[in-house]
Amino acid sequence: MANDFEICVFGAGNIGCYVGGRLAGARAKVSFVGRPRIIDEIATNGLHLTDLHGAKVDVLPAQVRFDSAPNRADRADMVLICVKSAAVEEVAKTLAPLLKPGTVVVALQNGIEIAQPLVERLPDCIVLRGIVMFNVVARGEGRFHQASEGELMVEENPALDRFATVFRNAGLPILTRADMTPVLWGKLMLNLNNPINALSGIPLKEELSQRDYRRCLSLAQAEALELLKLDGIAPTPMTSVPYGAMIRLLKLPNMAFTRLAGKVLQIDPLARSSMWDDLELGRKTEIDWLCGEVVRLGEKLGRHAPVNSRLMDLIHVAERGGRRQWSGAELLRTLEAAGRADSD
Ligand SMILES: NC(=O)C1=CN([C@@H]2O[C@H](COP(=O)(O)OP(=O)(O)OC[C@H]3O[C@@H](n4cnc5c(N)ncnc54)[C@H](OP(=O)(O)O)[C@@H]3O)[C@@H](O)[C@H]2O)C=CC1
Ligand SMILES: CC(C)(CO)C(=O)C(=O)O
Repeated sequence: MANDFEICVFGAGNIGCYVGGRLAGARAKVSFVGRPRIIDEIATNGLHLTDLHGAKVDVLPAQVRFDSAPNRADRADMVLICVKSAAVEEVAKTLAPLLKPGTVVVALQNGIEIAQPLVERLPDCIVLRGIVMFNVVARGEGRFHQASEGELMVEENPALDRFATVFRNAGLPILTRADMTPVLWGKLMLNLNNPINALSGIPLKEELSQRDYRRCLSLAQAEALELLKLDGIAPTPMTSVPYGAMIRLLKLPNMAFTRLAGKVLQIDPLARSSMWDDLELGRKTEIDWLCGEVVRLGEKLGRHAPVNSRLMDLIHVAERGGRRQWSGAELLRTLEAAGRADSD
């Protein structure tokens, strides 16, 4: 039986098309708000969704509604915000006059304070913070592939109950947590690899298979973890390994790392971070919401975060057109030098 609610995906990109398409495949009524280029792509091809466990969901163009105008959100019972962080403020403004009171709005961005504009501008809605733990790769012609393990995790709220079955049937069960702060920081710790992956220019699996890139990630995570400890936050691990141990594991030689933390490498060989996607398409990245959060936490605590500051600088240079491919050894040298310069 079809459900009596409508879910609007606002921002039909990698995450939006994958999550919304899987929901449509489970017979949810789904509408998408997206750019004309993606609307054309889906109108021509439909949606074809796959995951690393062999799931295959095909959605015909007629099964969903795609729009470039935001108005369709006015009849939604749930809105999944799937735009990049930089667009959230604008989307909050757009949605404010449109949404019905009581609409459940789930912010799925990477970052910490990202849902704040939605909370402020949508006071009659139920705004919940969420994370997507898995990676999605766009393969063109309406094909989107879930390329790594993981779930959706959303702030606990009884308003989610109505939607739980359809997410479960779609193969995307929502895990809930009462306190999202450690969860958001846990995801951000993982996302500290986004700039490293984007600067490496190579897929995630290949990058994480190289010790020097892993040592870069270990430096960035260790810096963040120390600040979080000072602030009394224990970031929720996104794998079975807590971050303290992960920071040590990342530094191990390749063979030992593969033996002890091989699960981390269970990623599709073509998957790359969403920050690589942004640089590739010449868009502004989410660096200010990732490493930037670590730097701001440091400022709040009267501390420096030289490794994360350096990663921010390198990504800003790449955004301004100075993009180049960094080897693991080069990147490690520059991050270690930033750390040393700060302690001198
Ligand atoms: N990709 C991934 O694997 C993962 C991503 N995430 C997070 O999920 C969030 C979404 O990422 P992702 O799906 O990769 O992003 P994408 O850039 O692929 O998708 C966002 C889409 O929304 C569009 N958009 C922006 N503003 C509007 C608007 N006002 N109206 C209509 N469409 C709009 C964008 O178009 P345009 O580019 O033209 O602005 C783009 O097509 C990010 O915060 C990301 O960090 C989390 C886990 C994994
Ligand atoms: C899933 C993960 C960690 C993959 O890098 C991601 O969040 C991203 O690409 O933004």
